[in-house]
Amino acid sequence: MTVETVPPGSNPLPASAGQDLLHLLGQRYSTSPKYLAAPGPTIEEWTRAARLAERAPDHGALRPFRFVIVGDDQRPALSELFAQGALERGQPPDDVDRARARAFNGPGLAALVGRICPDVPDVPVHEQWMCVGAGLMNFLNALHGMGFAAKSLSGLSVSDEAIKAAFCGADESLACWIVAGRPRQPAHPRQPEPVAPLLETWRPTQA
Ligand SMILES: Cc1cc2nc3c(=O)[nH]c(=O)nc-3n(C[C@H](O)[C@H](O)[C@H](O)COP(=O)(O)O)c2cc1C
Repeated sequence: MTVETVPPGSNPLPASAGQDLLHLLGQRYSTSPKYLAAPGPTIEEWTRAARLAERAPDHGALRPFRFVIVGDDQRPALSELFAQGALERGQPPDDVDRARARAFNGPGLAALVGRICPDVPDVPVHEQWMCVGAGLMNFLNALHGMGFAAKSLSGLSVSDEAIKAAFCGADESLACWIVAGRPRQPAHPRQPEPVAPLLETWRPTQA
């Protein structure tokens, strides 16, 4: 499989490619599972997205995340875990059924697992979580670039002990699920906020 690497000092892309990329990135919107159609990403496409997630800024080269793909054959086992969790939380039968069905959401399903180490010198926990978030962003953008729509989802399942045990090792957290598939309809662009609170120029106060 081709992995995008650019030799130091070289820039093989035409200038317009950067503009096209910026345009593409500006068109990414999350899409709920009900608006996702098959097929989901192939294992090669998931892998390509994970490789791009690795380009997230990573202080200390800790790579504090990994992805776990849930294949179609594994959905029934996941749905039982979802249902069991809902039962143990005392949720009513309708909610248990909804929890069971949730494991079949989205033509493609991945889990994002965070591995945050509390005592790394110079790399506090919040910096490691920032890397996880940046990895997620690159992963979503990569899927978008391949023509998929996607959404990150959490809910009660990510803190369910049995589900965490099924996906995470010691010292890992289940950060979120990522559903992906072909968009059934164009995304609804949200109106951008006025730019002022988002970006301003610092003015030091005069002494
Ligand atoms: C870690 C994480 C978990 C999320 N969990 C949920 C969720 O359970 N339900 C939900 O509706 N949105 C959830 N979201 C928000 C959506 O993924 C999405 O970002 C939001 O709908 C805004 O859409 P946008 O990405 O197009 O701006 C989560 C986002 C993140 C980063």
